[in-house]
Amino acid sequence: MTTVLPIRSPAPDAVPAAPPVIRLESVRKSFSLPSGESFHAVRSLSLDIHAGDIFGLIGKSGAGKSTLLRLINLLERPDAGHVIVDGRDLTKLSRSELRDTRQNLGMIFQQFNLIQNATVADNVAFPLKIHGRHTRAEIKERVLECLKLVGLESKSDSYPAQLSGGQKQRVAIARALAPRPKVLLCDEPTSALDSETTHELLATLRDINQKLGVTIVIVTHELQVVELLCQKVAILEQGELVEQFAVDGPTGPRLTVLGREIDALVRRRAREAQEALLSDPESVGSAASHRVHVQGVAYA
Ligand SMILES: Nc1ncnc2c1ncn2[C@@H]1O[C@H](COP(=O)(O)OP(=O)(O)OP(=O)(O)O)[C@@H](O)[C@H]1O
Repeated sequence: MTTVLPIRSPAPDAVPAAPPVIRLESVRKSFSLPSGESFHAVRSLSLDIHAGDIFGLIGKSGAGKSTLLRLINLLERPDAGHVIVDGRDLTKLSRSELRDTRQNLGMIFQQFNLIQNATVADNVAFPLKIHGRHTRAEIKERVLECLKLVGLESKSDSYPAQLSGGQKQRVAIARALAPRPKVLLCDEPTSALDSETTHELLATLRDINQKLGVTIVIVTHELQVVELLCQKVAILEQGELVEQFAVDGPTGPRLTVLGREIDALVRRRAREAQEALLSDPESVGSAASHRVHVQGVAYA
């Protein structure tokens, strides 16, 4: 059966600005090349991301998107600048403080990074076990909760090799959510997935953001991911932030080609929703005309 889910909510009116859950202050990151030269992957970049946002980072290959994402949880340590998460400057924390704070920052990757010889349940339990603060019963209960969130409770005893790509990514999401993070960092989570599975996964991420209030930061090179999922987007070029705007706000004028392309997609989708509303009001119900609907959502 085809389910039709609203994936984008209208921007709430006049919500007071919350303090940023992530603040990057003049962060820089260079890498040493074999030639001995330095490559500037991120150049003095500042950015605020607010609690509850779904924030896209987009740009051409090599623009520095993944490096920027990895600076947020200090998988890459900045050469300069500050990374402030939930009011704490991560660059100033001891190793054990950083380990604790990272519980607040779940992460998923393009290639899923699951433990192949562990079951789905054991993969999801992993971050809880290494932290060592939970009883077996608590871990079992939390694993089940997280698998339910992503619609995979029936796959608890399966191994990653027995799952589809979309299912593997949902196990990775469940694992990332197990320690109850405030933020989920997503590095190209749909790049290895086909279009239909991408839509399903975006609906899952949207659901998690709405149900749990988890802030999502997503690196992607797919414009439709930004258009379908993100509330805000930052566009990177050669390690610099060249433009940012609210995807669900008013369109244009934009500074970049990517910005204009995102606007064009948003306008096209709004037009299609309007046409659908006019031709068959029942099918859209009372939903705002600019809501985006995703077809074929069926977990597991
Ligand atoms: N560990 C590293 N050592 C040397 N160079 C690196 C390292 N990590 C990234 N780079 C370089 O930094 C630049 C930015 O890389 P990054 O992966 O952040 O870009 P990206 O925008 O995510 O690109 P893509 O979309 O292709 O993944 C690239 O030129 C990359 O080769």
